[in-house]
Amino acid sequence: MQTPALTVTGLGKTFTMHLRGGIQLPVVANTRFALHAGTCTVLGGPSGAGKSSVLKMLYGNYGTSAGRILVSHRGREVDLAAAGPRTILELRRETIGYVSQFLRVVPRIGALDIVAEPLVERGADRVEAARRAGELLSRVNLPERLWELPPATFSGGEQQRVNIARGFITDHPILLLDEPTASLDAANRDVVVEMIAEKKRAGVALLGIFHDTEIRNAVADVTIDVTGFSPARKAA
Ligand SMILES: Nc1ncnc2c1ncn2[C@@H]1O[C@H](COP(=O)(O)OP(=O)(O)OP(=O)(O)O)[C@@H](O)[C@H]1O
Repeated sequence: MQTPALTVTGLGKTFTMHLRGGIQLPVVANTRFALHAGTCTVLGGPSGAGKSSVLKMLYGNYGTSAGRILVSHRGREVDLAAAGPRTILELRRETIGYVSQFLRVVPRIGALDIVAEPLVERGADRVEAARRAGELLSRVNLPERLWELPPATFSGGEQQRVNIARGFITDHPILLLDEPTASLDAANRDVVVEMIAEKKRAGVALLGIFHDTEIRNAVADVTIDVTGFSPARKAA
């Protein structure tokens, strides 16, 4: 069998509330799963179960309290849980993409440039990057009259579509999706479902959080219920 794109073993997260006398808040313990090329894995479980915390650890946004996150990177396995900031940046540049819930709006930069930026940063030709960005913005039905405008004044759904176009423009072998469809209408949700299917066909290993059951059912090959990694359950 093919080596997983990413393997999580014994992963745990406990938040320490420094402003509350150092109270310890265990969120997940002994989390284990693997992500495979061409597969979309979905994190399930009720609100507060720890889905976002797991996703953020996999992108290096949150530190880990225990365990390993082995990422297949440049032909070898790198433990992201033990990696320093430079390695994490390298993993983000080449191996792990992330689509957050909200667009980080940069003042005065137009939507097309925001979408093209990840390709330009990776050395792509500006004209080609802009062409790809335009293709993706058309795909997510953002009217062309908005392309040159900074998205600060866009509606929530329009901003989210710019964010999705930006997150999908690169060819990272692993793609993390943190509720990318929360404020979309039905037609655009279908577009995103199709874009996820294309990533799968291209061999990308996806991991996502989707609160919408219909989308979850449409994209998930594997569902992992995070309550299975609850520290209380472990202690019981
Ligand atoms: N930065 C943080 N500091 C302290 N506690 C946190 C932090 N981030 C998350 N938590 C806590 O960890 C627990 C899990 O939160 P998380 O956001 O991972 O859950 P979730 O399953 O993604 O929830 P939802 O479906 O509501 O988004 C919650 O009790 C939350 O309060």
